[in-house]
Amino acid sequence: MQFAESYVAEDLVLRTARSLAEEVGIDAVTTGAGAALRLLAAAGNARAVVEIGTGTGVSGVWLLRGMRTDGVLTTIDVEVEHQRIARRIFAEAGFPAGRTRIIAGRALDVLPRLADGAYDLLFVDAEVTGVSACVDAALRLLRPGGVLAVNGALAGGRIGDPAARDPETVTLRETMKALRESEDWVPALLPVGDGLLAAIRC
Ligand SMILES: C[S@@+](CC[C@H](N)C(=O)[O-])C[C@H]1O[C@@H](n2cnc3c(N)ncnc32)[C@H](O)[C@@H]1O
Repeated sequence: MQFAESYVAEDLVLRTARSLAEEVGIDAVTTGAGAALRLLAAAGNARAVVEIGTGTGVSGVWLLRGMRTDGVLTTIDVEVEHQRIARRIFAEAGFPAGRTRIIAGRALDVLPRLADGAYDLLFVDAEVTGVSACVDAALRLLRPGGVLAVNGALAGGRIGDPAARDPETVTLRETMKALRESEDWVPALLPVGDGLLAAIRC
């Protein structure tokens, strides 16, 4: 709903990051999803956050604004050019370089290098094919009570359509079903943006 999406407004830095995302051809999180990420980070008093899919920094700024002021956002992306823009956006948003750890690489190559149980929140916003492996990694990386968030969980509205059998939708559907049935997670699907799956690690 448009009102919910724009209930919390974006400032100039976020609008700039968003227009740069359009220029490089990627979808940033919507304003509503960004506000929900900030809320999740603030609710968990998050100090250590992992983001998969830096993009131009829209979601990163929202997360940093919800985290503790001494918190560090570890953000991963395969595209160095996207991260170059995000680095500039984080600085423009007033975050010193020490608040971010920007790692270039494929998520599934980088995640094994991160410490077990050391993170308060893990946000996934990259290619859908890797989402199941990212959820597996989240179980290892998050502390008990930590939060997993996955963007795009409604798959453009296809998730609830049984006739939609394209590989991305099927992968998302199976991953979400496994999460719902697992005793390791307490999940909820938030209808902001293209769907934000949020789950607490038990
Ligand atoms: C939808 S954009 C992220 C947008 C960003 N979260 C935001 O809201 O500003 C997806 C990003 O994931 C990156 N990406 C795609 N596959 C990846 C992978 N396997 N590992 C890491 N990053 C990946 C892309 O380069 C792109 O920058």
